[in-house]
Amino acid sequence: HDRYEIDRSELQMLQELGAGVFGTVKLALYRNTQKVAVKMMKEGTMSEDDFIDEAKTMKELQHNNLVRLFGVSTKERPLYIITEYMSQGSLLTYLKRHKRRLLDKSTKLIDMCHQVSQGMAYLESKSFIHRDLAARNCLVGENDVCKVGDFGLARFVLDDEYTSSHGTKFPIRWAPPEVLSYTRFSSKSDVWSYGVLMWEVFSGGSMPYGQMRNQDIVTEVCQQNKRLERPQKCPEPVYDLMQECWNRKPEERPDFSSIVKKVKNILHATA
Ligand SMILES: COc1cc2c(cc1NS(C)(=O)=O)=CC1=C(NCc3c(C)cccc3C)N=NC=21
Repeated sequence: HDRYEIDRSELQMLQELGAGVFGTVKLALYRNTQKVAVKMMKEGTMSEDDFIDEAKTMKELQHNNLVRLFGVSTKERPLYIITEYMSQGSLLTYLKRHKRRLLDKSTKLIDMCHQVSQGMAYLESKSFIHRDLAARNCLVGENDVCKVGDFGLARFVLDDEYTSSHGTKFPIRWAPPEVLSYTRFSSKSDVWSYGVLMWEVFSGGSMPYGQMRNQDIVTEVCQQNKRLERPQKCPEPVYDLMQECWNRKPEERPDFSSIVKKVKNILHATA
């Protein structure tokens, strides 16, 4: 790895930020000055080439609403992927922490959805499918900037409890019928997930479909064509857009480039 290879002696590891399937994320100081986030790959969760592939992918995909790759450390184990530091953590924790204040500020919530849609429109333009878009996989930084993170990681997980749509850990609440039935991922399946992310944003980070069991959700969504209800504080135009994202026919869902425009129009109509 070229200019992205970082020598560990230049990193001073600080507190743990979070731990996921793939490993632990820690705050670190780079060259005693710059705050960065370091993901240390847990051995055996994925193949190392695939983990390094994530870094290669992050190198190519650069947009203000995508978490930026800072560097990698591949000469020792465990492997490190280093990104920019997002001071307010995941969008999900942010929504839960600010629920009360936020639910009266629909302009702020629509703006966060707008930022995520711009990051996703960029991925769509690069024909890159995220596969696991959800509030937990977005991050919030200074001035409430919102960025999509962990893109494309879902492909590499060795634990097929994650990858198979019948796996116990598969994120079925964010998946459309064609993914639940035939694991057919596309940018239009990302659009479905984006609709659920909008629902999360306007529900203060609630769990979609609440305490329902996964199997009942799959039956309701695929066979009875049922959908999530409008969150209490969600403006009608926003809920209309969510429902467009949940069209059972992928080709009838809007693409992200038109979602960016639709959300922008709602933002200007409500601001
Ligand atoms: C402040 O709190 C946090 C801050 C961050 C954070 C989690 C928290 N806390 S929490 C769990 O939400 O409560 C994860 C990151 C991150 N990058 C993650 C990343 C790396 C390192 C490698 C490849 C892909 C990605 C997305 N940049 N800043 C933060």
